[in-house]
Amino acid sequence: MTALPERFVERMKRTMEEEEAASFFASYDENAAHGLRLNPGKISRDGFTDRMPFSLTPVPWCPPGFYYNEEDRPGKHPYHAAGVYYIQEPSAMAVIEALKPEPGDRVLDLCAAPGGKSTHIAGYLGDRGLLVANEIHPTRVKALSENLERWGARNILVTNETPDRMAERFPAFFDKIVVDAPCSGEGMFRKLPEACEDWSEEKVAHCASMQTDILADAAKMLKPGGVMVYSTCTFAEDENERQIERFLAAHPEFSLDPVAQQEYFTPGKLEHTVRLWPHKLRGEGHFLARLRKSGDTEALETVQEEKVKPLSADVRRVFEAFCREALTFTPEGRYALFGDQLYLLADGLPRLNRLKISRAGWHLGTVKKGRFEPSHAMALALKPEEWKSGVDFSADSEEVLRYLRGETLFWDAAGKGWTIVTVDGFPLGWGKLVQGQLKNHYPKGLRML
Ligand SMILES: C[S@@+](CC[C@H](N)C(=O)[O-])C[C@H]1O[C@@H](n2cnc3c(N)ncnc32)[C@H](O)[C@@H]1O
Repeated sequence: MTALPERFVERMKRTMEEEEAASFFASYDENAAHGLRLNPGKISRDGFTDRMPFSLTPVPWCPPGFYYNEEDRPGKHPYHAAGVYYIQEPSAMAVIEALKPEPGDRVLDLCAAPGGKSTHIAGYLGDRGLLVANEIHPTRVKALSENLERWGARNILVTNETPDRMAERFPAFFDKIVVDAPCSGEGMFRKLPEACEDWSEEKVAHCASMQTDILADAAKMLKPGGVMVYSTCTFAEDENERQIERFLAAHPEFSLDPVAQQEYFTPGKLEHTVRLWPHKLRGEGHFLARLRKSGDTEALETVQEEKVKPLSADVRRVFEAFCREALTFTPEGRYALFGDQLYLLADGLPRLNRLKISRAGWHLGTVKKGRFEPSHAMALALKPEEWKSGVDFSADSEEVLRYLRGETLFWDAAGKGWTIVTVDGFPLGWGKLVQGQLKNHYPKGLRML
């Protein structure tokens, strides 16, 4: 059993019925459930259950979500490197199911790293709309970018800003916002026992005050008629129901909407909010509230579009030559060159000047010395009909492991030039065929040791 902080135990006993508390504390003797969520941009639900080599059972409140057995270790499988699924705690999957993004929406994930909610949103948007994924911590934003890259998300903007700077730049801009707030993490004590050492009553109070500020900034960025989901992985009422009560009192233009799939959850102590309790479902502790801003979503356009300089004739020539060689199409839209890095910007992207950007859109590659070198992000976002030359390895082959380790592979095929390397048809990265060798372009930082 996890050694829970004494003051936490006292508070939970004070706020729960005796029988309920006994069953709540008994849940700490059980193992945490493990979950993964399929990538609808890469595989259908039926295809997924047929093809995955793991034993999977559905997470009832999340159609793309499944429980897996820990011993299957899906995080080590080549399909993980290909972004076919994302490993996510099953209760955390309820958050974006409650937000329900739709293709074409502009969605903000304000506290986004490492990207569980962002990849879930990107799956629902598909190639239409815009996901702005923001993370305040510079080291965590790197993991967020990498996870969105592996997912194959194209229409994204990844920023590394504070919520108040974001609010200045995006007034009434988003159709949907998720605030998956930094919190005291009580709901993670079973899964991450080290979280117990970090906990204190002062931390609960500090998180509550931080959440009040974050929510106030998020409210400014939502369009009238828009929807915002607030979530935490803690049990403290001050960070949950009381937080939302304070928010509603300060923001009369907001009201609570019922949370979808609520039949699987427990009502919170504020009407329409829900709790996910570890003794009542297979997952860790969570709180969810779905808030709606009054008004009409078709309102004002508040932000100027990013103005981009057309690419120089030289850059366009080398990029188009690459597309003719390696792809069946030339990506359409607004290109932007940042230094020597070429991006395709998402539609409706606002002005980016003076924002700290980690990724401005779909990173296509690097233009250097009159040549174009495609990026890992381009490979992972390509669909099977979009590349010309591909080398496929099966998931249980020695070659796939050698590719992921960064080794050069020998190849007797006659082809030459840029080629996509796939595992059972899912892109893993680039290779270059040169005189019977497959030169490895799997990024050094991602290689398996
Ligand atoms: C619960 S985690 C987010 C998890 C993420 N949504 C996911 O699903 O992978 C909360 C995030 O808020 C960030 N954060 C911490 N302090 C913050 C602040 N003052 N404003 C905004 N975000 C903050 C943390 O760095 C952390 O990445």
